[in-house]
Amino acid sequence: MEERIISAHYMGEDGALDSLRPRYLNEYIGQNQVKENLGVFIQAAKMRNEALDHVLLYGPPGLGKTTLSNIIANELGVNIRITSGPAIERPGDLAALLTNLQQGDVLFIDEIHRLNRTVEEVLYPAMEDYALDIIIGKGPSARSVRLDLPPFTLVGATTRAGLLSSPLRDRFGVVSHLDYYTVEDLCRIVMRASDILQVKILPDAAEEIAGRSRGTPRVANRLLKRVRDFAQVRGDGIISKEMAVSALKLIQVDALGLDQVDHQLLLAIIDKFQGGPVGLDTLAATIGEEPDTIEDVYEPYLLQIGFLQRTPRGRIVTNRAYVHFGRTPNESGS
Ligand SMILES: Nc1ncnc2c1ncn2[C@@H]1O[C@H](COP(=O)(O)OP(=O)(O)OP(=O)(O)O)[C@@H](O)[C@H]1O
Ligand SMILES: [Mg+2]
Repeated sequence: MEERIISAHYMGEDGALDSLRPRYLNEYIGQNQVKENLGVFIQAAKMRNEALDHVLLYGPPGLGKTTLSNIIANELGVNIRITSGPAIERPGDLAALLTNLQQGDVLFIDEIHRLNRTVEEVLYPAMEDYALDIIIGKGPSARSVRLDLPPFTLVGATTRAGLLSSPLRDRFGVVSHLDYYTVEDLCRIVMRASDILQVKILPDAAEEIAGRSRGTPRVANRLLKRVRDFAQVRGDGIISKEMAVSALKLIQVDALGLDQVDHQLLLAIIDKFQGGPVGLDTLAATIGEEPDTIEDVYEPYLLQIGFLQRTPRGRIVTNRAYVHFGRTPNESGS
């Protein structure tokens, strides 16, 4: 998969964006409901001097799950250990992580839906009873020993909550869903980031970038950085609306944040399949992509903005998408 500037997924260069990560709840923009609830739970845990209940964060990539888990640890004033589902290969790996935790610490497991079953089973008693069951010896003389763990908070993040087994899901006391950000919130995120990056941006330029960020802070920050480059090299360093528009045009991100790949996908359905329905596999073959990639990477935003619909008979392009391309839907297009 080629790298897309509007990709919500983490890319190497984003490391440089770490300075933009909010560190406390009051710096975290948007997601008000989630923020408010977490704020209360965190304060209550602190007042009782207990570990915070386990937290599951789910939602599309780039919306701030990793950021939020760091904030939880900061607000609690504890350490955070960061790992991910695929990184924990054997039960022993998880046991090592757990036994190294201190009272109240946060263990963050990203992509928690990708934990394997044997590892997951170690997690159940750890989450429920703060206990670790280990088997000593082999064969008939093997016996299970229970080790106590310090009370800790597991923060799990996933883009695919549906893939979590229900015993695991049920062990989270707090389940928070992150949703796409509004343009207003993204605008504030862009202004905040400009401040930190010490670049001058006019409010209508911030709005322009926000509107093309696909509801995703990671995309907003990345677009801001590219536009900043143009403003520095081709302009006077100040990001005006004109500067933003022309830079975004050069990097081929359209008014809704769609790039060439989105265009290719939508136009393939319009031109080759009369707007659909077309099956996922057929579509994948037509544009030369993996079905999984289409489902996980390209489609979510197109579904979200109502350009694409999933039906039992396949994908269809909506009227709205036709209008975006200045096309007229034929009678078969919905
Ligand atoms: N609420 C927010 N306010 C300001 N900036 C934010 C907010 N949420 C996220 N960001 C910015 O967006 C970037 C991406 O956030 P983060 O890495 O936490 O996303 P994520 O949900 O963990 O994504 P992934 O699913 O890919 O791991 C961060 O670098 C941060 O600067
Ligand atoms: Mg993350």
